[in-house]
Amino acid sequence: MMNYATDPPPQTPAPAVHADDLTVVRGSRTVLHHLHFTVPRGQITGLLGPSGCGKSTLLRSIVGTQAKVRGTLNVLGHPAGHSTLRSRVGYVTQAPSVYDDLTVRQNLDYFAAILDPGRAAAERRHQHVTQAIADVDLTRHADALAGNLSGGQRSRVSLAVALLGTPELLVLDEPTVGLDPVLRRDLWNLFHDLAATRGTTLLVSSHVMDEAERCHRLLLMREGEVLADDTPDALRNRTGTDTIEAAFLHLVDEAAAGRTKESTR
Ligand SMILES: Nc1ncnc2c1ncn2[C@@H]1O[C@H](COP(=O)(O)OP(=O)(O)OP(=O)(O)O)[C@@H](O)[C@H]1O
Repeated sequence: MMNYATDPPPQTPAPAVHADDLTVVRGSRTVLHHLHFTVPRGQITGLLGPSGCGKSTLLRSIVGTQAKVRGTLNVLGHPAGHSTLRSRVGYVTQAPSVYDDLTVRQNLDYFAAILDPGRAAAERRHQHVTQAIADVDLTRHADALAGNLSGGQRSRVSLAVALLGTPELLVLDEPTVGLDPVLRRDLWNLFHDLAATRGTTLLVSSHVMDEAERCHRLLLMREGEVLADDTPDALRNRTGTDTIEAAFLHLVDEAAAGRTKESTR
């Protein structure tokens, strides 16, 4: 018999990203092959793998800018690229997308006006812009022309733009490339702070294996395939290795041995 007095079970929110049999073709090449993985909410997931393995293609698919995506790819409970995700997902590409002839604040004012238009929102926009500039530690440079900033500072302007809408999911394509160790550390501290205090989900790609240690979870990729989807500790334990780099190499050898076995059957 139905018990109408019982509350419905609490709904667990959908994972930030869920991929099932995801395949992506670029030109005449299949770049991603039948991927299955999940990115949990509120954590930092590192997408690691060598140059050319398909990290950017996967990130572009998740934010909905990649063509020829087949299979299931859900983001915050909607198909990737769905219009309702526009303000809920922040994306920072490898090349900083800022206007060099505008100051840092003018760049952010411009993007804030697109996200939250109208005179009535002016005060709110001002607060969001000031907060985003402070988040990326550029307050002292707020009135500097973006064209006069260093490469690392310009990438932080891009990151500030992505932070403007307080996105639930932040997708960052190699955000620490070319940064000095102090800036890298500061950025990773910011990522952890966003996850801990705002519950933001971060998906961060890198080809530098030592950045793996800074992530809650890892997706290790090679040649368009996901070799592992686990925590750094579990990966080291499972492979009997001390570092993620050694774990990665172990998994590569394991996959190659598996392929050889298949082909000799
Ligand atoms: N327009 C294209 N047509 C065909 N193949 C492409 C195209 N763009 C990229 N590729 C190929 O897709 C593969 C994956 O590229 P992708 O940029 O996703 O890799 P990545 O892991 O992000 O590399 P990196 O770390 O160097 O940025 C590469 O082998 C690349 O040569």
